[in-house]
Amino acid sequence: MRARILDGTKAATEIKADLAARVAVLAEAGLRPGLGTVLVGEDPASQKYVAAKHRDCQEVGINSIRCELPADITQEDLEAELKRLNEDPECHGYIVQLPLPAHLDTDRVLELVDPDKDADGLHPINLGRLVLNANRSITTPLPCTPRGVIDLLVRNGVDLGGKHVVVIGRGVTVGRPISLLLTRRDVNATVTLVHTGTRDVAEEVRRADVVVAAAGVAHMIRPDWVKPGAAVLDVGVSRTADPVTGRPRISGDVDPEVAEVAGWLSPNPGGVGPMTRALLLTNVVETAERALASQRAGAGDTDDDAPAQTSPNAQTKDA
Ligand SMILES: Nc1nc(=O)c2c([nH]1)NC[C@@H]1CN(c3ccc(C(=O)N[C@@H](CCC(=O)O)C(=O)O)cc3)C=[N+]21
Repeated sequence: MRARILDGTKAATEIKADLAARVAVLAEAGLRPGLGTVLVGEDPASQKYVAAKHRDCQEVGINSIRCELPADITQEDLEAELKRLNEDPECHGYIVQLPLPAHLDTDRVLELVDPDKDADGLHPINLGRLVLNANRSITTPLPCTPRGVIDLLVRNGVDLGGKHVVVIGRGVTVGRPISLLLTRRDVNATVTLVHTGTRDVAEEVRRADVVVAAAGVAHMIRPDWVKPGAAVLDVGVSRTADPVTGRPRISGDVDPEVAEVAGWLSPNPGGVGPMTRALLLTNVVETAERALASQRAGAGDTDDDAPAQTSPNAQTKDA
């Protein structure tokens, strides 16, 4: 058997087309959503990622606000830059591209982002709301990669209700938040979160209907670890050398041979990466839609034309 492909590039194209239509509606109301990016230093990978985000913005009609700052910027000057973005009415959401140079206090910087402008959905307040399930009453940004993984499955008709999902990696951007999203009532999966302290990772993975590999260890998921027919999502990114040419390349967490066993497989690249970017844009458009709804409510209008949110951001009746 050969796994069917969970094509993230195709799904991201569909999401961007939907967003472009929503941006056009906002434009008629005189509102242009804006995404800010804060890039410190000249790391080539970060430069490439940020450039891709701005290309996405252009495709969808979102205004790009670029802040490029020197690698030796002081904590104080970087904080002033964030304050400016927090106050800029044209900026509906922004990200601080990670990693930051070692002399900067990353946690402190990330806490300074206005939680309402947190396009990554990784601010402590928003992660706290995710834990508390408070975002069923207060709509807030959700983490992009976890949302992208779930959306990619849903779009391909892979149902998660009652399924056993094994998440590999307890990182703050993927493993931990996706476990919270997957166990919400609107998704209803059962989650095992494995990590470097797990006694037998292979044995846990063998029981999975869905595997979310976010360890950052090249090709660690072997074909004999995967239950035949399982869906496997390759989130990991490692830089390795091509065994033949020696050229640097990007490898995922999943051994290519897994395609012979799995029922569904997200490629890397072309899987979760483009979805992360599409959900970043989604967070910004949703923030702009909320801004418009509250403007109208403030003007004595009702806000019952506020957009309905789709799963996994859907509002649940209970926790
Ligand atoms: N504040 C912050 N937010 C992030 O979301 C964030 C970050 N910092 N720092 C770095 C990581 C990495 N990341 C990627 C997103 C998309 C692709 C992506 O679209 N990749 C393409 C291929 C890109 C290529 O050609 O290398 C793909 O998978 O098909 C990759 C990597 C977001 N990150």
